Amino acid sequence: MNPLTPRTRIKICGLTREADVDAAVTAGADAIGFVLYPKSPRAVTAARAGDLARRLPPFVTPVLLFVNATADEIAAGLAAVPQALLQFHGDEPPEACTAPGRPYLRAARMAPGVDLLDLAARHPSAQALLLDAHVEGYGGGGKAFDWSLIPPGVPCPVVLSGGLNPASVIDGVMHVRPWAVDVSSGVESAKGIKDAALMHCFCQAVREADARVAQASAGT
Ligand SMILES: O=C(O)c1ccccc1N[C@@H]1O[C@H](COP(=O)(O)O)[C@@H](O)[C@H]1O
Repeated sequence: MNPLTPRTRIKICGLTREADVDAAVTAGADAIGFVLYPKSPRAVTAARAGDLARRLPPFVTPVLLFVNATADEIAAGLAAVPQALLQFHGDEPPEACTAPGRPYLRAARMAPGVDLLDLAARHPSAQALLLDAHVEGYGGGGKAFDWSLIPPGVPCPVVLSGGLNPASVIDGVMHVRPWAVDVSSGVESAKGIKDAALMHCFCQAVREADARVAQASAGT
């Protein structure tokens, strides 16, 4: 699925503290997610997301995660973090995802019967499909899904998510070959509390997976 580059991009999601943002960047994250979903244990306000996003250096992308937010809530997020990529993780129809006129990731809550090809067709302007496990509460559940549910030929980049951690991400990258991986629970020491050592281990594991993929490709 990622024939162009052996460098899998890394998004770390659900950051709430300055030190965690700095540690995620130091660890090598390409994107940092801020959860603007009030029911999440990782929720931040738009203003707080703005403060945290201002710490990011060039070439590290802030991502604003929404679950069934109103247009005003999305606008408030974008006013605070104008350069953000949007992540829609609820039941938003395509027109709600395109209405802000911004690049976005469309989350798919993976379970038997989910038709990813149909979802991709309904979101031709999504930058990527983000594949998460189907969990209660929409996401951030630390639960993996069955990667064999991903059909061949998804016509857009795939972000692999759902229960990844420093141990499982190597298999995930090697099996799915996603454009990027996204992690939240798997780099936390407690619900909603990121752990600098785990974020470092996660990013190192992704680089290890990339090296193995490159080695496997060279051998074929
Ligand atoms: O992080 C949350 O609290 C959250 C809440 C509601 C929807 C999505 C959420 N996070 C996203 O969930 C996936 C999987 O996270 P995990 O690694 O299994 O904990 C990830 O894409 C987060 O961006």
